[in-house]
Amino acid sequence: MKVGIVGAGMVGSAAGYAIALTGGASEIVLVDYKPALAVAQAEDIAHAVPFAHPCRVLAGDYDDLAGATVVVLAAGVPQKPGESRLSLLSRNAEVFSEVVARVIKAAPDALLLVASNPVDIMTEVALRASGLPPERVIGSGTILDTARFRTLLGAHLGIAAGSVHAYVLGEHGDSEVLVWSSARVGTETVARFGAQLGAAITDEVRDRIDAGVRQAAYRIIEGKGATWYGIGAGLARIVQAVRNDQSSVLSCSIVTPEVEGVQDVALSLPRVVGSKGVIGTLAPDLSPDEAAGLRRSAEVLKETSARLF
Ligand SMILES: NC(=O)C1=CN([C@@H]2O[C@H](COP(=O)(O)OP(=O)(O)OC[C@H]3O[C@@H](n4cnc5c(N)ncnc54)[C@H](O)[C@@H]3O)[C@@H](O)[C@H]2O)C=CC1
Ligand SMILES: CC(=O)C(=O)O
Repeated sequence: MKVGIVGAGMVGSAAGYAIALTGGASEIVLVDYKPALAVAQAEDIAHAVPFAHPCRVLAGDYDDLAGATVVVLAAGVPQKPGESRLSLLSRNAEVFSEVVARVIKAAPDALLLVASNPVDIMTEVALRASGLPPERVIGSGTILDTARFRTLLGAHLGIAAGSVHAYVLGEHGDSEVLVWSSARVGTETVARFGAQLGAAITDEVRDRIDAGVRQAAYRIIEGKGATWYGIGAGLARIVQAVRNDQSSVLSCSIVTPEVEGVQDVALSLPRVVGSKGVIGTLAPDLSPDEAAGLRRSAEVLKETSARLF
């Protein structure tokens, strides 16, 4: 399977690296408006391939995306320390107005996988600019926040993050909703599991984990200027679900007809992802507070996108 990546900066290159290491593609093409950067990233990633799965890693122009099954969109500007994701909107929407048209011209059958922030609104921008159906324009959404939630819960409970079933829904951003009410380990709620193992989920623990997830990007950007490994792996996970037609349940973003009374909004819900893109959406069972939080998140995104459309 051929995967294109537009934007060969930190996120695009981390995605390429993760896709190569996980066997997510037989060919990866990196495109950037700084061609020398794309060439250097492709060469560097290619040197990891002998340690992993066979894969050709190349730099190219838009024409070289022809035949791609998935094109990752990671072009644009990242946040500066303290800056919110939503503040990037006008600059990245301008970048997408050029990039999406060129991708669709070269690879009309590709599924678009959006990473650029604010990722939910950029998913809507890509949907409108591409003319593709919503299930084929997927934003990474809260796949990263869900991973952060599982990491912190796993560390608190003393179990593998992969054994925690818990989701972050809504905006990939400040208004996101950590769904504690259905968070589980095996057959147990995390509260019962924690109580059994002497790792109680107290209000203090919940607040610490909530802040740990919600503030993660701000903290990492303060420390190293940007985030890239987590999202690179999250993008590779979505590519794997498409490549292997896995019907995996992943929290990711597509434009959705109705969420908690808000119409036509892109945000994350648990989605079933396979070779055709998003083939199903789960209606999560939320507590009243979580449902209100999801509605607020949908409203924030709707109000922000109304500035563009
Ligand atoms: N969805 C998520 O969970 C995450 C999203 N991001 C977002 O991903 C985006 C990229 O972040 P980084 O890779 O750190 O930034 P970066 O600055 O390292 O890379 C962006 C790349 O886009 C390229 N670019 C800009 N305009 C372009 C155009 N018109 N055509 C082609 N290429 C163009 C630049 O040359 C640069 O190489 C940002 O919007 C950032 O906020 C970052 C981390 C997590
Ligand atoms: C930058 C960003 O969106 C993140 O790391 O969550």
